[in-house]
Amino acid sequence: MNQNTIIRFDQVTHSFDNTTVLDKVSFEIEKGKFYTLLGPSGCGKTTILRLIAGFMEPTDGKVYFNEEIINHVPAHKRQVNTVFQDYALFPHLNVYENVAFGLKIKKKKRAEIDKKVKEALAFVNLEDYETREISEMSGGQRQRVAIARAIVNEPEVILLDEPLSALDLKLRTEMQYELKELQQRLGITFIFVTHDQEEALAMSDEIFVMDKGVIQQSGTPMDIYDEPINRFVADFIGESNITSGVMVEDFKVAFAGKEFTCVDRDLKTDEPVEIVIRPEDLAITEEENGKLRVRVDSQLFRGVHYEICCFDEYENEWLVHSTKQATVGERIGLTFEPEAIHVMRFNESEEDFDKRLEGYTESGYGK
Ligand SMILES: Nc1ncnc2c1ncn2[C@@H]1O[C@H](COP(=O)(O)OP(=O)(O)OP(=O)(O)O)[C@@H](O)[C@H]1O
Repeated sequence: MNQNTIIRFDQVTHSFDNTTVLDKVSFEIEKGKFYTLLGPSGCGKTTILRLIAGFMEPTDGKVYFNEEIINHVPAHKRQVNTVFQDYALFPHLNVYENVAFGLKIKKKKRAEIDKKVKEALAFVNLEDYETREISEMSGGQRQRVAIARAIVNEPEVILLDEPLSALDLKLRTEMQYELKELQQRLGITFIFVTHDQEEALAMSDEIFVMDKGVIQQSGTPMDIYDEPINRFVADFIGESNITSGVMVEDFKVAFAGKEFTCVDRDLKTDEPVEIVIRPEDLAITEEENGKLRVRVDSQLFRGVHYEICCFDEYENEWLVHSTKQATVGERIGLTFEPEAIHVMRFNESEEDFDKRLEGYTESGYGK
């Protein structure tokens, strides 16, 4: 266990009516970092938050807080506060009263409440809004009230369950910056839930990518983007070209009817693998100079780049992000570096995957 660990899940399983929604999940959360649980609807993200908050107990396994088992500790005794998707503010109370509510329940002295509420509102830049009604606040402002209400209790961890999903795109992006900056200023642990991969990449120190009640991969946004462990993660995080291949020998892999130099080794000869190449790692060249020869099928202008959809002679689709324009129907070549080929084994555990990549880095190959 790491010295900075504040929350730890050890083989935590949770079932509703004999349906397992979390399956032997283990992870560690360190103090002061911004974590994101990312995954499709129903994968178990909110269940993890509820187990941390103490709204329910796991069916099996252990939940630790500062290395003490807290499976049976009730929610109000945990150093954790939650910001809900709909903020759960009290519409009949004004801003000040909403933020003060928890402290009043705890029977704190009036002067102490006043000092803490004012500090919390100042922290989220709402010091001039004390007497405003909630109905008179915008979506972004309500969000900040909800955060002030969480931080006024001085928790060690704040849980945020899709708190930006009700906001329009522009405000959402602004709030992403704001939340990240707030977390850094507060220096406390944030655990944020989203199914939006761009949001997760932009905000997090660490991401846990989840599917079907299991953490598929955990790591920094760059690690996960650059080295997805499997097809699910590659597909979920960013846009990817994913195709089947076969390992020929160390540093050589076959796909799309050809052999290519790669940086991967220590796989079995003739092992079936999956290949990922990111669209921005494919460069356009003359057809005869291409490692892949393709026909341009369609093209979209995306502002910073063109998104070009191509097909090779085996009808594999290749998506290219390029600042160069192509012509629909034209035949072009695609090139890429050996490092751009990500070789993924079927059913490789995160531990084995990390060990394999570490080996490449140590020997000078890979990242
Ligand atoms: N109280 C409950 N009773 C029965 N099943 C439940 C209950 N709460 C959640 N589930 C089921 O558990 C699974 C995981 O739910 P959870 O809310 O953790 O998913 P999620 O990843 O947060 O999804 P979303 O992004 O849609 O909120 C889902 O299949 C859900 O239907």
